[in-house]
Amino acid sequence: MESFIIEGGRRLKGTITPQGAKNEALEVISTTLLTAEPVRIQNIPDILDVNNLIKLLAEMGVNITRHGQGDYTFQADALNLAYLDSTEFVRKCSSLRGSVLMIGPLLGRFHRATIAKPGGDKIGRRRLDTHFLGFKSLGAAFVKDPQRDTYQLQAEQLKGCYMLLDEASVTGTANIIMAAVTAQGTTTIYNAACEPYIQQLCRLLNRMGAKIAGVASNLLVIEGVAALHGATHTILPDMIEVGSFIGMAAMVGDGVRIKDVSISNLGLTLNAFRRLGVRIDVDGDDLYIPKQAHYVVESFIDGTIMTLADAPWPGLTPDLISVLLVVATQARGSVLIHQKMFESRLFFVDKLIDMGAQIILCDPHRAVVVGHDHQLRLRAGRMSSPDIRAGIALLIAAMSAEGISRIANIEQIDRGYENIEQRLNDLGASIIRVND
Ligand SMILES: CC(=O)N[C@H]1[C@@H](OP(=O)(O)OP(=O)(O)OC[C@H]2O[C@@H](n3ccc(=O)[nH]c3=O)[C@H](O)[C@@H]2O)O[C@H](CO)[C@@H](O)[C@@H]1O
Ligand SMILES: C=C(OP(=O)(O)O)C(=O)O
Repeated sequence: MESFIIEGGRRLKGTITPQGAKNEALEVISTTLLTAEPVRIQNIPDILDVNNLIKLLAEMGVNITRHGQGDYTFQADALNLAYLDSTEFVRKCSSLRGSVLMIGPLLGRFHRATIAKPGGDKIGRRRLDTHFLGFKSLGAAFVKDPQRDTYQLQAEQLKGCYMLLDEASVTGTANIIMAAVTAQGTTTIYNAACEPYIQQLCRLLNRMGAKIAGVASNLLVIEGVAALHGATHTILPDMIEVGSFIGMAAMVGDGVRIKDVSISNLGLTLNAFRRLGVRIDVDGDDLYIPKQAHYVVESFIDGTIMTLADAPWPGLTPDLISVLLVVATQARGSVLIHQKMFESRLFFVDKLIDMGAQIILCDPHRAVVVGHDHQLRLRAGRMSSPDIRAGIALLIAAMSAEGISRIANIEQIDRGYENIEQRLNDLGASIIRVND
């Protein structure tokens, strides 16, 4: 186990480039299981979750060649399907949420899949009903094996159909798409999730020979094809990392440029920070966040208190709510932060309250933040990172605080942020990784 020791009060200045998107990487890497031909993927982030998925694929028999930083070819031409029944496989899947994304491709290509209860953030209940209902609609049978805590899925031939998803689940939609591309006939998915991660997955699949129409909308029409072939793909910048850097630049920046962010794929991210009063200049495909002595929270047009709430895409992503909340602690004004999707993602605010932030946790989903307007700095503290996004939010809080903080359980941060202490130290932060 490792911790970060952070000296607060250091100002960040300079240029930082976002890594490739974690959630897209997990999808497109899983999709390489759908063909025996090579699939080359570039801009893969060097982060724990992705590296664990790559290791898992290698153990399943996928031939993996690394050409350079973030540049890999995957060839699933000799899979060891027996490994999927092993206890080792089940144990590894349960430490990695992304492992759930292998079910769709395995079911699509090999007509069976064993899947363990996946790991990932402990941010409330994370049901998989949408995935399973989708597979069931395509004709798969599934049984739970309570002793091994696994699900077995089987289908002789998946058959296309119309389905209206019970919720726009991101990984659920990805999984159903990956199962449906080689199903017999046409599959129509309504209420499909349509994050850039899903759009990119569909674009790669179409390059592999799939026939998916409606990309970027919540109505996808997939005409099944007999088989897929190899292709190449480049992962988009991680919009959550971009948002996290905007948050840092607002709280402790002396002028930070975020390079090559793919602005057209950021959705409401810039809008949300601007509503907190953060100034963001757009320069080509870069963002520049100047030093700001104050940032003032907007009110709604009718004069009522600002609310920032997550929603399925193209709504505000839930993965930036924790960062927005910490930025609000130093704004001028008050804001209601409403995390609608997850049940326990806001509990980390008790740590910010210990550091001196003015926050009222109204219930598990809603927190009112009354900003200090930089009149009062947060106090350094000792804390532990409960999940990936709370982890980065606490890191931002610690960078802004007076004194030396310690954050334990930084494995949570490493799940999604590549070499984060080095990249931030290059901008002027003081973050040291230590063994516990
Ligand atoms: C590996 C990966 O890609 N993880 C992302 C993916 O997780 P994941 O795909 O697991 O998340 P889902 O989209 O399935 O659902 C997330 C949560 O939101 C709820 N929900 C979802 C849709 C909806 O219309 N209404 C609703 O309330 C679900 O019940 C669940 O509690 O999407 C989440 C939601 O953007 C992100 O936080 C995760 O970073
Ligand atoms: C919730 C997240 O990740 P995961 O779905 O992998 O747990 C996240 O990236 O914020």
